[in-house]
Amino acid sequence: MLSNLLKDQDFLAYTLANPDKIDGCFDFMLGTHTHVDVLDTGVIVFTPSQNSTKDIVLSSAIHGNETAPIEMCNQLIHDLLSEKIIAKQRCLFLIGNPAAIINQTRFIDENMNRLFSGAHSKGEGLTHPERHRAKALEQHVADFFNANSDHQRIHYDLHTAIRASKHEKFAIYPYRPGRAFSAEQIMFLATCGVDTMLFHHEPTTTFSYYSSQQFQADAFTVELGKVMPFGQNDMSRFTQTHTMLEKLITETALAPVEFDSSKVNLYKVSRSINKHVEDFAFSFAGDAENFSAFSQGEVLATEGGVEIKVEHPQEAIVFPNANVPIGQRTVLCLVPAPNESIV
Ligand SMILES: O=C(O)CCC(=O)N[C@@H](CCC(=O)O)C(=O)O
Ligand SMILES: [Zn+2]
Repeated sequence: MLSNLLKDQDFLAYTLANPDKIDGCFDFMLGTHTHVDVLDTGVIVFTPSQNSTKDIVLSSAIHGNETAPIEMCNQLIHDLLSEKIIAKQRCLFLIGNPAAIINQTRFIDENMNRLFSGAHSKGEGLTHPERHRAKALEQHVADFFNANSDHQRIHYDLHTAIRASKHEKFAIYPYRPGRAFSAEQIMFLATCGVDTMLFHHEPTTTFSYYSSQQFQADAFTVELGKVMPFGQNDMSRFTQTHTMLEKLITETALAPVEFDSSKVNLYKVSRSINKHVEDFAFSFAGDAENFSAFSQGEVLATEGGVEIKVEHPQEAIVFPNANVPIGQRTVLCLVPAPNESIV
């Protein structure tokens, strides 16, 4: 198995050939500069021999059909394995849901990005494979971050959105009570082309919130464009992100970029509208783009005969999806965020 991986340097192909598990973990050296650990299916760590300062998690395929981030991470892994680039920072790559990649769907049994921070074991408990995988991914992240207490911890959980967006690339900044939002991170993501930030103000069961809350990581859900099948992504739209992530991994330090609010669009999540009744339906057009804005009093949705209206002078919507189980989020509503604590 090691020989296959070293010959092809295609970690995605190796993962999809072993979607449920690999026969034991293994490790090897790249020259004398990098130690590589393959810990599980879709789980690979690069540790530089020299001292490093950052522990970086790049996860993709938490949703199996969001292919562009998978291709981008696989290219970075390929370039590391072939020694075209050399890691100066420790990094963990996670290909989240290999079975859903093969199935070409967002998930098989349950949306994995609602199963973190222990949600995998609540309710029906550890039943289907996605619940087990979410638990295993939590453990891999814990082991990775717990190895160093003095490194900067970073987690970019890479996704693509189901629908088109007025801001093509954006990130969700999980709730971090007691910690200011990081200007350095917001500007780094802006240099990645991710120029729009959504500040969350309540706990969630997403992967990025798990890393943020449990390990005080600088963690984000990063949306890189609209979901496309393999082979249909215009990878030129991801060049800037790819280049900056490569620099993050391969440089000892990045030149800081001064915070400039004119270079970014900042939104606060004003509320998450959850589904309570099976007849939940949106009132706006089915093809409305993410960040479409509506005025106070306009009806956003109806359920059980009740109208859900815009509460603020304006609210923009993101991730509308009526086709979710009862109790889950149907849409996030956004308002401008001029007063966040950004340091
Ligand atoms: O486009 C959509 O409707 C969903 C895209 C997606 O997968 N988004 C993440 C956001 C997670 C977060 O709020 O941090 C998700 O829904 O899991
Ligand atoms: Zn996603």
